Amino acid sequence: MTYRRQHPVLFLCHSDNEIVSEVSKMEWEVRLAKWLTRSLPPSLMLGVQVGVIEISEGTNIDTVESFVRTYAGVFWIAIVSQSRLSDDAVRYLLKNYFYDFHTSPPDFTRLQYMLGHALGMARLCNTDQPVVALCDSSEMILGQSQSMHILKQQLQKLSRCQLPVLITGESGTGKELVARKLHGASECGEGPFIPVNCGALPAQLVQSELFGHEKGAFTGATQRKIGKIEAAHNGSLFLDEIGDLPLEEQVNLLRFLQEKTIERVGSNQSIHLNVRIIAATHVDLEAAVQDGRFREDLYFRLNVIRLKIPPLRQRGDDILLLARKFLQQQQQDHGRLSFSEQAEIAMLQHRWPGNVRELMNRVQRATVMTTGRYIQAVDLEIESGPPSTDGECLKAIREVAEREALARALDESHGKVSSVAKQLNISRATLYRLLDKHSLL
Ligand SMILES: Nc1ncnc2c1ncn2[C@@H]1O[C@H](COP(=O)(O)OP(=O)(O)OP(=O)(O)O)[C@@H](O)[C@H]1O
Repeated sequence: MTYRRQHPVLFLCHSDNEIVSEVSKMEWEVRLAKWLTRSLPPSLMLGVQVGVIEISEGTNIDTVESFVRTYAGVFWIAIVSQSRLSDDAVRYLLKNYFYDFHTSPPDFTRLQYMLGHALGMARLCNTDQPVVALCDSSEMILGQSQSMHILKQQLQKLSRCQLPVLITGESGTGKELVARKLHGASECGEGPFIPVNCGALPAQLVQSELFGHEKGAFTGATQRKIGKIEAAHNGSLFLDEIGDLPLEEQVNLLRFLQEKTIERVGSNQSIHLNVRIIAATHVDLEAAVQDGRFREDLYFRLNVIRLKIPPLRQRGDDILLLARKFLQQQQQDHGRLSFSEQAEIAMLQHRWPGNVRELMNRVQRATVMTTGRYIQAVDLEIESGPPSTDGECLKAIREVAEREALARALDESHGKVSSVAKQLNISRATLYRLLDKHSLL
């Protein structure tokens, strides 16, 4: 009984009928929704692995189909009136999207058994992923530098369209965070956000992971599996490390982008999907295209709009802003700490190859390791003191100075390119090249 109470079951019923009054007595955590909006409030769907949908005379089948596809990871059970069972559209829907069905009026003891089986299967199949990957929009993109300001403006504009976006940037710069924000702010923000790490997909299972499979499609396919693309219906699919997608799968993904349909492995039935694609890479995709490791046609499809996230070392004072924020987040456990001046200088001079993730980790470690009230550079395990003057460092200093001069001039001239070019005594063409290089465009 307690086990069942821990597992919410969503019931979508027409109001004021017998089912509504009976399910409220059930020994499950019953979440009741009255029929039917395309997406329900995220709080209602949170943790739901099994759901029941009533399909009676007046139920619009297209609405049901769109709904169950939006929440494709849920194991759905239908309660269907006898008369609707002869309807081809209903039969197709039950066959393709439902775990089981029950004719109405339901026998509630039998329904309880069905729910138990469905929950067992859902838990087996979904151990590796949340059923509905809700987008955590509470996490803020921190940063006040010019480049982050521009990035936030771009995100706002992009949230109004559904075009594919390619996010580039070094590892740990915040590509996934930006993708989640983009999804959360867009029209499909209440739909699922499904992240896929293309580099971590097991080679033999890539196609089934992305496109799903039917029961019996290959040895070991004991149940139908909904793929990641289908799970992202009416939401966003985040293809992280897209450069690592094997060439054969690139063809299949391209076909999906062109036709907006997929076929599960072992089926020849096309399923039309509405999915926004956000891809990310930390490698140079153009070089991968040149080397024949990435299809050019797919590259053009994905690269409709590009967001460049600058490395942390180019964000000036944002380094300290982020470090203080991360320290503050640790404070509940470690009392009132702050950074010494020498630690702050060291952070500003460090090259941050692991970017924001590295900063977060170093601050976490320092809060544990420090012995005093002030965190020192040594607690962060980074070198302090004046920057060395080897060639690499001199180059870095030049880069930072160049970027700062550009950002300052942009600020002073309120982004007017002709004034900036005049102020810095460079041509407009050179200015555009430098703005692009420093991700200030
Ligand atoms: N501007 C930011 N403000 C607050 N937190 C940030 C910011 N940028 C990144 N982070 C945090 O840093 C961590 C790393 O970010 P994220 O995973 O989005 O990076 P990534 O570029 O996708 O990394 P990878 O290339 O390794 O997949 C996350 O915990 C994220 O929340």
